[in-house]
Amino acid sequence: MPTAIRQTTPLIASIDVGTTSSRVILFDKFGKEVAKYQIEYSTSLTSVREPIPKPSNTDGPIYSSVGMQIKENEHLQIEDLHNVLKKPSTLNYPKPGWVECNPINLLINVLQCFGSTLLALNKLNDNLIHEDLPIYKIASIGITNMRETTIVWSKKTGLPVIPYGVVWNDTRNAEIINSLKKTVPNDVVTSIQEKTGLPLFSTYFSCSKLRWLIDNEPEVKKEYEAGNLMFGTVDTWLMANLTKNKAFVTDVTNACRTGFMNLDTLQYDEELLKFWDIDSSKINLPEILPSSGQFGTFKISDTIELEDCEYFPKEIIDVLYDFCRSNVSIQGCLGDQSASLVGQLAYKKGSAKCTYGTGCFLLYNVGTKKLLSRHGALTTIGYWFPNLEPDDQDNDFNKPQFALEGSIAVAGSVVQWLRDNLRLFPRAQDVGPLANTVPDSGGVVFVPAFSGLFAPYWDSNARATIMGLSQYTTASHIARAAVEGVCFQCRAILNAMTSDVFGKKTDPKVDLLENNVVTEVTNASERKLFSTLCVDGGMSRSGEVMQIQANILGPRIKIRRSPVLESTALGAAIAANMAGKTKEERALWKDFQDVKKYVFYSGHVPSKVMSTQEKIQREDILFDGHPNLQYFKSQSSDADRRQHWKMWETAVNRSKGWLTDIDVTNDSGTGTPENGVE
Ligand SMILES: Nc1ncnc2c1ncn2[C@@H]1O[C@H](COP(=O)(O)OP(=O)(O)O)[C@@H](O)[C@H]1O
Ligand SMILES: O=P(O)(O)OC[C@H](O)CO
Repeated sequence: MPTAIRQTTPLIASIDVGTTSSRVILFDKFGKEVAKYQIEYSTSLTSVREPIPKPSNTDGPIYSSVGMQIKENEHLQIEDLHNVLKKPSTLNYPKPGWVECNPINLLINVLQCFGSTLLALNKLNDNLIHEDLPIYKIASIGITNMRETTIVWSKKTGLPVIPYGVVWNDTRNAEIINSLKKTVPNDVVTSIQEKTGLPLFSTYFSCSKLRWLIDNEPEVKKEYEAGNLMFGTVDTWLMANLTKNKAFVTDVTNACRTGFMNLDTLQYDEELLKFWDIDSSKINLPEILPSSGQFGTFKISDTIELEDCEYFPKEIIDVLYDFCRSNVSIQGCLGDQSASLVGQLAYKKGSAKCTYGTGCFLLYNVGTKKLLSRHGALTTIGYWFPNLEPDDQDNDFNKPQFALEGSIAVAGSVVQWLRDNLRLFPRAQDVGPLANTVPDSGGVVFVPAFSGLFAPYWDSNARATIMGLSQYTTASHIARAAVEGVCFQCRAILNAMTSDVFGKKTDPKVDLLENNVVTEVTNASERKLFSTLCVDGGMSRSGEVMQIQANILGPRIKIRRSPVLESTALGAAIAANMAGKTKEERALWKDFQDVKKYVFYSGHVPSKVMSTQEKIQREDILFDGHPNLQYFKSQSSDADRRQHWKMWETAVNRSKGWLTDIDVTNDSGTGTPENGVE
């Protein structure tokens, strides 16, 4: 008897590899997480951590859009380090300022998460078959990742040449940057900045990390000289290993963070490679592609033998190999900050988002024309979905979309530092309540410049300082000052971007968030950026932290916490979806409007002109379906806020140039900001 063809409900699988955790989420059309598995990485400091209390089971169940209970399909695992010798930790801090990740572990974690979500999916499908309902089927896969992190592997073996990747916030390359500062003429600095959109004198980007590896790791140099060195960021490493080494590719949003890509041509630039003394005939660079399209078919490479790896129970191996046979394509790839821009639906020119993960990154969509910052923001690529159609207002969504970016190196990582190094509390979510036990920081200012200062200050010689300590200071004051240190930097970035958007030179001493000058912006969408800040990421889960942020920003800006908790992962799923050549070929959503309709408004169609009643109804749908959605407004007095800001600016100035000032071989002066700042 022929088997009846069973109806299916499409899902998109999103692989999200952050700095401190990996997760795989299966999204349905409503943006609901049908299954999810997350692994928080162990670090070389994990052993000093107190055991994590088990999550409470008191929360109610979560149901998917088709009424299935999905709570049990959501799982957070803390990487098991019982056997440290066999499996080293994923993140390591071997020396001050050095941050390394283990590329093989990244891959193992992703496969563990993927296999576990597939198992959960199979269970769900068994129930659906039993109920004679359509079963779930993964239509495509999207990948999103921490950016800039540099991994090198061998063309011959596919294995990492050294057992670590250099993470984006690692500062081992500071010497390279310091010596460039002394030798590179200003016109070259400007020309490189115009091509890449990035400040030259920063340890942040892949170019100086690759240079360091070739200069300091003999094995890397040997492979490079032999033409055998493969260079990639985390997306490229994963993509190669999840397509059985068929794809050696990256996307524009990742490539533009290497320092080798020209923002105008969207290709590697010979002059940039030459500047870093990288011979393009020796190095193997991944092909740069749009963020949405056919990257390859999901197949597991031989880099790790699943059968020999004790981390994979047989049922996970079976389900992974089984999935490989279904030939599902990887169709989306975005750097994580670009992905959350898309996932927050900030796809139109004039919209912005701020993600508080390990670092904090504010992206402001400037549309299809590259805009260079004169006030310390970066120019980056938001997304490039070539198959999308322009909308009825002629927005060319099929062209590369540019963004201004304010990058803060330390956000959630200062919370981890308080937790793991100072052992102030056992869990990240304890920081908000602890900070909230005091009404203010008691005069303490914490500049969390563990990796130097990024935007808008750009000073890799700055180091973290805690100022204003007194006998009165308690752990609560320090926790509050740490959180404030992140929030103050966000305010500094908003100030810088406001200046860029004005397009005219403004006095850097004028605090634009405190002055009426903001109302001079005539374009309504631009004004909107500076009235609402859409936030997401781990640290934004804390209502206390977001209230502190609102108080620091003041009454001009309110904060809107995204209705979707996992905006980054959702962004990668949207990228994979938009690879369909026509609206009909897109598995979940026809276009951005359709994403908004289903993910935010549960399928409720907006009429062209909505009555007040309809608007209220629609808002009710939004709030009912999304308990995470919340607005935060400033409760600070003008006098307090201005006083705090002054304290912050004073403390920042004292932390700048610390490494230069204490260097006896260098008497050339104190921490002058490096570039990109007026
Ligand atoms: N409730 C919370 N309050 C404050 N910080 C938090 C909370 N939950 C997570 N974090 C912080 O957020 C970070 C993780 O956020 P996430 O968005 O997953 O980051 P990443 O993508 O960089 O791994 C961690 O550094 C953690 O310290
Ligand atoms: O790990 P996150 O989410 O803080 O993101 C890291 C960034 O991509 C670094 O540029």
